[in-house]
Amino acid sequence: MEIERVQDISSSSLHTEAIPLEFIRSEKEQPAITTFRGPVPAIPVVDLSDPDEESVARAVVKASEEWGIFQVVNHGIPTELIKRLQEVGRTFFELPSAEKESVAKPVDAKDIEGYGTKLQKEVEGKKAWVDHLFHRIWPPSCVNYSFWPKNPPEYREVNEEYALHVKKLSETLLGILSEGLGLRREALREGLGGDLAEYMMKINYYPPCPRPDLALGVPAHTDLSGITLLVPNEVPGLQVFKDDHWFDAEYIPSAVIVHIGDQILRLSNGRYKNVLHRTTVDKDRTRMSWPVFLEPHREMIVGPLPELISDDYPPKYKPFAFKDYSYRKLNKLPLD
Ligand SMILES: O=C(O)CCC(=O)C(=O)O
Ligand SMILES: [Fe+2]
Repeated sequence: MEIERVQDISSSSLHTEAIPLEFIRSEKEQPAITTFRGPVPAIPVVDLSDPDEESVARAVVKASEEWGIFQVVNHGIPTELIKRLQEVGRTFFELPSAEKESVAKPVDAKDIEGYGTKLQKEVEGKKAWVDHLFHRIWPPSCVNYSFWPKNPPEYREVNEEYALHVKKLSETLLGILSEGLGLRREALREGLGGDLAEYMMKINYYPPCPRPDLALGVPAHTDLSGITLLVPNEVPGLQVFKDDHWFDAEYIPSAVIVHIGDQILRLSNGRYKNVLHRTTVDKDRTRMSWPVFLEPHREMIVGPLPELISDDYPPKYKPFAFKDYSYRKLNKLPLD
């Protein structure tokens, strides 16, 4: 079965003003209607090179409690490596279809790895204006190179190098967040399964869209992950929901955007928020983003950390094996 890619729909609709009906969102979701245009509070930005470690830690903890999202600068991932990561990803998506299809997610696969386009229509039967590529990058025992592009040839080397950096930065942030809960530095890392936790790379490819006022890239969601570390290209599009409004995230070159996902919300028994976010698309330019999701292993059971539970602080969430949590969330089955 041939799957229709949004990239091809985009190419064939370039000279029209129209997009297929299934991409047109209801008025409750259309970005032109629902984006807040008044003055907005900026997403917190944390400079990790600040020698005042306590103030860095306070800023990370406060942002995670109040927003569930923040940007980090001077984070230790070389800007040049981020540029190479973006270059190899862009090169892959600009290859002819047949080359991309060679790493496509098999139609009958249960796992998400591979080049793909969301087939399942969402609430109200609407489609998302985005194609993607998923592949695990860490630990080495989970890596399946058959889903990594062979072209460009540097793709593998760059992604392997990026994996080491993203792991280091994630562990630093988890350490700060653990201490922010009054726990040992290792608590959240262990809560996500320690060395068995998996780093899933995703590339989102949002081609130009003739009607960015009506369509959405990724619709509103919170991430399934523990945390997500994302680098976007220079085309704006990430929107965050806060205080009842949708507003645009500022693009800061070389910054890494950190999302608190569902698993840290649950481990922290609600202290840290999982940010609700979505993406818009651009009329003329291709937006791309590279989130890495730090996720528990499928069998890992995640629930509020026992140290945080007492008579005064009863558990707010039920423990679930990550595979069951994911299944229930994706199929919109009850959770708590
Ligand atoms: O493209 C972005 O900035 C966000 C993408 C996203 O939220 C996701 O893939 O989960
Ligand atoms: Fe997301």
